[in-house]
Amino acid sequence: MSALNIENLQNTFQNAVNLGGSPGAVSTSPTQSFMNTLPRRLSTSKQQKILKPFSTGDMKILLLENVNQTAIEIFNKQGYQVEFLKGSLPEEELIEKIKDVHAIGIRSKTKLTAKVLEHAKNLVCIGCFCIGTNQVDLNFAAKKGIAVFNSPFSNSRSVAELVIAEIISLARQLGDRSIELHTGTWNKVSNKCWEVRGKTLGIIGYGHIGSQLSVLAEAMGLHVIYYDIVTIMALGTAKQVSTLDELLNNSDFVSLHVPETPETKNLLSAPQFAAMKDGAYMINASRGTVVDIPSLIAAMKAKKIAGAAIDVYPAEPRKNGVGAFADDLNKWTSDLISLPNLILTPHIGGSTEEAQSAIGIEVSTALSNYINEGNSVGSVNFPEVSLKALNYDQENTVRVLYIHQNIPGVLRTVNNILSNHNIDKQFSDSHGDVAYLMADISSVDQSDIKEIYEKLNQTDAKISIRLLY
Ligand SMILES: NC(=O)C1=CN([C@@H]2O[C@H](COP(=O)(O)OP(=O)(O)OC[C@H]3O[C@@H](n4cnc5c(N)ncnc54)[C@H](O)[C@@H]3O)[C@@H](O)[C@H]2O)C=CC1
Ligand SMILES: O=C(O)C(=O)COP(=O)(O)O
Repeated sequence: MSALNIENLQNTFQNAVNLGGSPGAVSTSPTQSFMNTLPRRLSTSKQQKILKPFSTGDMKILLLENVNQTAIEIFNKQGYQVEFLKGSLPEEELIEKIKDVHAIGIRSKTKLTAKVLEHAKNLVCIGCFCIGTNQVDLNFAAKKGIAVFNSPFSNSRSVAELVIAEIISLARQLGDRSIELHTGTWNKVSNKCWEVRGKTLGIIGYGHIGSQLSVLAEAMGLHVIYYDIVTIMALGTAKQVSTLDELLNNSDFVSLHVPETPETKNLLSAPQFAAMKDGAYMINASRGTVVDIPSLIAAMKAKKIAGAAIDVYPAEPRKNGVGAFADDLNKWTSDLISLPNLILTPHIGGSTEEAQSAIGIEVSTALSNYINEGNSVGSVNFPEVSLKALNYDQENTVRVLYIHQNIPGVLRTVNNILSNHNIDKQFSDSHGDVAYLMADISSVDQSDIKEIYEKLNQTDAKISIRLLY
């Protein structure tokens, strides 16, 4: 190991230790500490130094993409160091920044690929301050022992309300009338302008957002049908249909609410637009990969589709600004902007004060719980394990957080290592190839901690270890 590496690892520890304190606590008990990947080749004296308590002030949190102030407040209360950036970062800058931090908070733009995460030597957890988690390589993160959290429904209502607004706007050609009058043209028309009452809305993906939209749409007198890959209870008088074609053949409005997956890529393409009713409308506030934009352009030029609203794009700019949209979508921009009755919004479906504030609280609380207590409930890529809050006042008690490969015999090995102590509580679960054991053990003194750590660190199945005390 080079001197440089040793120094890096020492820095890792300086920054990673001591995550004590229950969520919400401002300061850390001097007896609480935290360990991540203890370097095997450090000398004993360095290890002992590492095992000393550290301040929560050593924890580094990087927040990108204008994550809400509520999150910053919660992290500040924990005493963590918080760096906040308004935009996302290009890959090279992200790789540099992520080397150093223990937690990162992102929204939908930042791509945490295997290449980026490979450099995340200290990273314990990722917070997606949004619903979608397609921007993170979830499997790779799990295999590196990094837990990922999101906010599964705090912006669902905001998206559903935007779609309601767009349904009426498209039916009444509101966008075009507004643009015309902004440029001085009075164009009072009723031709091909409709009430939405009695029309049929087809929802693709009847999850949190799709089902919320269903309820709101029925209240305005729309008939709702939906298509989903799983059977889902219908709300109100909505009806599930068994094929995508059945939905497309029968809907006046089609709204997409599916996640980005290999199966949803180009879910609406030329054959699907052909299957839609003449003069139907399409709304996409899910992910940009779900609709093939050239096919949409062709269907709109042919007047097959009478209008569309797009909130999400195959490539989106990293930050706000004039011209950024044109750069990222230059393949289609000129075609798109010349189409009538096409509403283009800059991925604002979940962008309301209510949603962002709630997401900030929800995700920062989940991250703090995981960092301080090891509780992974709500993680999207990890076994969900929790024990009740550790009693840090109880001396000689240690919480062992052992993330490992999900292979036979590991628990026997670990429990042998812990067997000289009293195992007060234990909870273990697995998720695919990764398993997670939490155990509270008592009758442990300082020298035992070092020994326990070293023995656990030598187990073949280990992915990462933290000891909280
Ligand atoms: N525009 C924006 O600002 C926002 C966009 N979103 C996007 O909306 C998506 C949906 O969000 P939620 O409703 O919360 O997700 P959800 O997970 O609650 O629901 C998604 C539904 O889609 C279904 N589904 C999956 N693959 C499908 C397929 N191939 N065909 C038909 N149905 C399929 C699932 O079974 C599920 O019922 C998110 O994944 C995200 O990408 C979410 C929030 C804000
Ligand atoms: O919640 C989601 O999945 C969204 O698409 C919203 O993303 P945003 O937080 O606006 O980048």
